[in-house]
Amino acid sequence: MVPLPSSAIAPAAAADSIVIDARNVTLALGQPPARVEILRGVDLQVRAGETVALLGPSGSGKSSLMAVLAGLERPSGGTVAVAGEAFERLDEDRLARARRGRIGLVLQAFHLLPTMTALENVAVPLELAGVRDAFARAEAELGAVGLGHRLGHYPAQLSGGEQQRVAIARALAPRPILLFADEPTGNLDGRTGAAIMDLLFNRHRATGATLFIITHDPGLAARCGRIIEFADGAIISDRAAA
Ligand SMILES: Nc1ncnc2c1ncn2[C@@H]1O[C@H](COP(=O)(O)OP(=O)(O)OP(=O)(O)O)[C@@H](O)[C@H]1O
Repeated sequence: MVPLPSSAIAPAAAADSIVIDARNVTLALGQPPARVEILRGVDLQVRAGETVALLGPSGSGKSSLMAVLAGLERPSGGTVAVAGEAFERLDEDRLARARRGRIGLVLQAFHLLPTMTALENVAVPLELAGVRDAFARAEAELGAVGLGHRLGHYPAQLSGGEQQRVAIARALAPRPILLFADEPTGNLDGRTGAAIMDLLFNRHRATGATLFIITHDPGLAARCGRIIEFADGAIISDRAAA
């Protein structure tokens, strides 16, 4: 494979800049009569370095909003820009390139590749993004999440909490400016979940990445600087945490 130049990895966004700029975003999926209005005119601006919790009932559209903001789903209407890059102007290839290195994702199910070791799970996407020192960087990132002694383990040989640590290392290794986490502790027991959240906030402080977390946990939301409540496809409140 021909490595891409390392400029394929986006630089960190300047402090104080708008990282997420969503305007009047709508999303409707399915065909009539089963068509569902999932997002109903969402306006949202998030600044670099913010920590945002998105709370809301099951089915209110939180994951769908995240998918649109992360460029994984095209909205039916409205616009989304991340770090000034307007998604609607990009074809699929350019959108994938814009996401790569800029946006990290941590999901409830860890989505590690079972045939790759922890180290390979982190290093291979970096290699694909053209990072020259992919394995060294992956090793450092796994060390930072406390897994320096598990590099050669396969996902099946790791606990749930350890697998989530690998997923966090994988998401942060490209040094994204924006990290989305969709119920990242949903599959973990309380104590492990709390340790994973400590880790996410520590890594946020270390890297300056903007953190956008979907959660059902008000305690976790209270750790974020900003709490957005969502219901029926729309923002119903948006406030600084107490
Ligand atoms: N591809 C699709 N086609 C039709 N409807 C969909 C599709 N994907 C999601 N939905 C519907 O959109 C609504 C919002 O789903 P979404 O997963 O975004 O909610 P959520 O708030 O993240 O829920 P949860 O907290 O349970 O994960 C749900 O009613 C869901 O059934």
